[in-house]
Amino acid sequence: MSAPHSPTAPDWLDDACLDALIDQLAGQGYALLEHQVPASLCLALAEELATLRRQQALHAAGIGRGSEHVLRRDIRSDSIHWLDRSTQAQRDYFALMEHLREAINRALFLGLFELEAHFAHYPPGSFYKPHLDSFRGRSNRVISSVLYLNPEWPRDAGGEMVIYPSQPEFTDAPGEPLVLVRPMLGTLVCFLSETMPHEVLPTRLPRASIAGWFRRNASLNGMVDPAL
Ligand SMILES: O=C(O)CCC(=O)C(=O)O
Ligand SMILES: [Fe+2]
Repeated sequence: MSAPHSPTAPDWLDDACLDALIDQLAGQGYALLEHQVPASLCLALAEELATLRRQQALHAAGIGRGSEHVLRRDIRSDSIHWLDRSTQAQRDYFALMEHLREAINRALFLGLFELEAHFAHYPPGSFYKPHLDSFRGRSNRVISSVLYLNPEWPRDAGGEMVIYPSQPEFTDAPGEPLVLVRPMLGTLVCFLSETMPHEVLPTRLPRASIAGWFRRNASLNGMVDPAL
């Protein structure tokens, strides 16, 4: 059993930390938080992902949404499982991200509406080539986030996430990296979904994470756009 964790504990994502996140997001298009998400929660989520793998409850990730969804193992080779709030750890993750959503909306008026999130497992040798998470006018993902769940990550393990400078139009050559993020337990990275190209470099070790997207409400005629 992991130690109890409560996402409302005052020393997690406190005001100073949220202010720093918002400054980074507004100033450079991405924000990096280290050691702010409780390790006990990350370990519980990591354990859950390991169980889902054993139960063969992960499926190969594709690209594109809806009818345009296709498997492209040459572009991304991870396996995923969408979170459904069915466990306490997932509900704690959503509570923590809700805290973030409210703070971002208060400061940046982005009108973030809800979060969709999936576990991701990158087996050794897997990667995700440079991409944008959302195309302007085609999707309503506004802020991307990734929470990493790997207790050990040796320097030579690869698997870093590379973020490139903001680009209004995506090209295959996104330029010089802005930052390389090691997928260490508890590291949380956020960036603008529509303009920041990013990639996952080939990993040498199994790599665990939760990718989440804050969406803008794209409701039409009173019908709320479904998350999936
Ligand atoms: O796992 C990561 O570091 C990034 C994953 C990603 O870019 C995605 O799922 O869209
Ligand atoms: Fe992405």
